[in-house]
Amino acid sequence: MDALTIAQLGNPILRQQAETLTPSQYNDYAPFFAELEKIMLEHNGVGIAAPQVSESVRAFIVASRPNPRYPNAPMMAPTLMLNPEITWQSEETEKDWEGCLSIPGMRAKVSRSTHIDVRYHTLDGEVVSTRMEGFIARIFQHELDHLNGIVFLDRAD
Ligand SMILES: O=C(O)C[C@@H](Cc1ccccc1)[C@H](O)SCc1ccccc1
Ligand SMILES: [Zn+2]
Repeated sequence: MDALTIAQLGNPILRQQAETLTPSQYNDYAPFFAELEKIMLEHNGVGIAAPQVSESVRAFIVASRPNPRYPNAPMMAPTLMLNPEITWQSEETEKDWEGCLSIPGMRAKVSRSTHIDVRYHTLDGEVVSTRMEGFIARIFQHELDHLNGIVFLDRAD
């Protein structure tokens, strides 16, 4: 597999509805997911979605860690989430800054639910259901938008 590149806004792939992955595909995609995490870390991302490297499948990585804009963001191991869904989201929302690897140099304030219940599959086919809040919930919502052809500027207040 040659080096992945990050699709920039204007690339139609960022506006597509990504395809659901079937469990039989999970292992075929394992090398791709390793590359996806690498390119995210190379770009100091706290998340990245497969469509951003022109692979229109329903998978992303959430990798919160303290950073200049969110110095007290929680530290979490980069987590690959397959066929992710939000099963409940709080009415309560919070506006805060976001950026996007596909829209370099832009930052905007976006309202996101402060608490969400999510469900996703892991590479070994387990189903995880958990609650997220704060910055991690924000990243999840940002990445899920990418799977539905939405970028954060569409939601900027
Ligand atoms: O394009 C992406 O999906 C990666 C995003 C992840 C993100 C989601 C929500 C809020 C901020 C970022 C970023 O480009 S990763 C770079 C970054 C990191 C911390 C704060 C702002 C931007
Ligand atoms: Zn993004």
